[in-house]
Amino acid sequence: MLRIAQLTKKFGRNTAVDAASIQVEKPAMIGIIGRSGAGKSTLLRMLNRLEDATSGSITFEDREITGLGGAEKRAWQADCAMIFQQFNLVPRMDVVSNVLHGTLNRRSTVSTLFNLYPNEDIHRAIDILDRLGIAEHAPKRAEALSGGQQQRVAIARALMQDPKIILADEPIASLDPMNAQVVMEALRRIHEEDGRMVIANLHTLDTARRYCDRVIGMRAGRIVFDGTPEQLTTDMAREIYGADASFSEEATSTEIGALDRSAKAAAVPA
Ligand SMILES: Nc1ncnc2c1ncn2[C@@H]1O[C@H](COP(=O)(O)OP(=O)(O)OP(=O)(O)O)[C@@H](O)[C@H]1O
Repeated sequence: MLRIAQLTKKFGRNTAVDAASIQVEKPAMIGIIGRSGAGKSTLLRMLNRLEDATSGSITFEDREITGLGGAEKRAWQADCAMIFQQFNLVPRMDVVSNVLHGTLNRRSTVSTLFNLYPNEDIHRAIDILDRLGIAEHAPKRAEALSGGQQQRVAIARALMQDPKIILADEPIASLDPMNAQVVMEALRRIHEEDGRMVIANLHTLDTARRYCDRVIGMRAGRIVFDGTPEQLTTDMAREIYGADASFSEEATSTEIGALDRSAKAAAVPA
């Protein structure tokens, strides 16, 4: 259903993504891992056309995406909603209005200007918030919520677009371990219950292992691993992160248990 072929992005002389090819035959939950600067964000941004590819192609359900313009491009961007590390909510606006922003691209300028939302959209927004366990916060300002709650509002806003794909760029990088878990569980449920494809850039290996069916490893713009969490050996992880033998997965972990273990290990004198 999704085919990315030889996708390349150059910024001047720097090749951020270098001939990346990925095929996805059915909706899956995919984690993209790699160190900072590996090209993960650029790949996602090309996928939803926030960034134009230098060369290569993206096809979704047999439609070429790289050449879309105008209304067709906007329709594609609604089909693949993006979630960001910093949530990108309007802080002073209430939660439900933030979620309703997800419908902006299909509303007229007048109704947008005057914040006129159809009743059915308001009910749907509250249902989605309820599903994500945060309906009671609907009237509050977004800025009054915790990071994990704000990220769930951002997920609700994405769901309001009824997207086929959810692209999440480091969705838990600003969250503490407990909130990170809640957000990853929400994304996993959306994948399992709705059959939506989720592609998430993740900076921690254990999160990718735990929640994803498939893991893609990037290094210096290239895809150097594409397989199941079971196929991702520690040696392969070292290769992806360009690390030496001292590399420890727990050091990149956000899990509460792993953090405890790593703290204990650090406390033991050598
Ligand atoms: N708009 C831009 N202009 C110039 N160079 C860019 C731009 N965006 C990204 N790059 C460069 O492209 C390369 C890949 O960056 P990218 O942000 O995709 O990596 P990443 O794996 O997502 O890293 P991080 O986890 O730090 O966000 C880096 O060398 C970066 O400096």
